[in-house]
Amino acid sequence: MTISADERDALYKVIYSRRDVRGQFLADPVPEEVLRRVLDAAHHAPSVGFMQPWDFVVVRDFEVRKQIKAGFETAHAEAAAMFEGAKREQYRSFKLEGILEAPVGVCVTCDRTRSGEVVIGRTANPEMDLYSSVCAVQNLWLAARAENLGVGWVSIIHHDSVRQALGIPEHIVPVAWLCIGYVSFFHDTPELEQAGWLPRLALEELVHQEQW
Ligand SMILES: Cc1cc2c(cc1C)N(C[C@H](O)[C@H](O)[C@H](O)COP(=O)(O)O)c1[nH]c(=O)[nH]c(=O)c1N2
Repeated sequence: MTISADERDALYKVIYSRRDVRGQFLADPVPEEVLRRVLDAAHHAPSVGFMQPWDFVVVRDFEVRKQIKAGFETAHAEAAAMFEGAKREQYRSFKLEGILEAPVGVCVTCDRTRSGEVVIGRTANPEMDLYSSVCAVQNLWLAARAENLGVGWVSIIHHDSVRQALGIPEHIVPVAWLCIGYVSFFHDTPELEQAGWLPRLALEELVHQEQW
């Protein structure tokens, strides 16, 4: 199957206009069939040894999301204490989650025991299952953008507090909490770039020819 030039351009448009959304969520409900398309895109991510280590916990319940938010607040306060002086104040000024504003939360997990002890491609590097679940997150993020849905990844939370709120077993790793919903607008560039936290690095500095 060949990808046409228009289809190629559409993919790049999705890639470059995808943003991490924290503050522009609308309360509009996300239709089940749209969410299913996005989750199915995630489920078609590559995975080491075709392990498909992911599960998706879909959370609409406000009370459960309040528990997730409380877990964020704890980890967020710990994080603020790790920065010094002006950086701490700037960190505190950032909005870094939309847990209660986005109508849907999805927890993407990794079952490190799925498909047995020895997995093709994971023998030398056991963390490859976690990378696979991250591939699912990226697929989800891009598919959501193609559906004009915003996604925000919240990682400022301890795994155990996510496990507790969602009843996730001990051996499952909660890889990502994703806030999902329609948005009033998408920023053109990353918010941390706009805030002067960090610039986008030049590709030329990152591409090495033949040797590091
Ligand atoms: C693994 C991981 C974890 C997080 C993030 C991303 C990724 C990949 N990002 C989003 C991150 O800040 C954002 O992707 C970059 O700033 C670049 O912006 P765009 O995604 O291009 O808008 C993120 N953002 C946020 O507000 N709270 C968070 O806890 C996290 N955690």
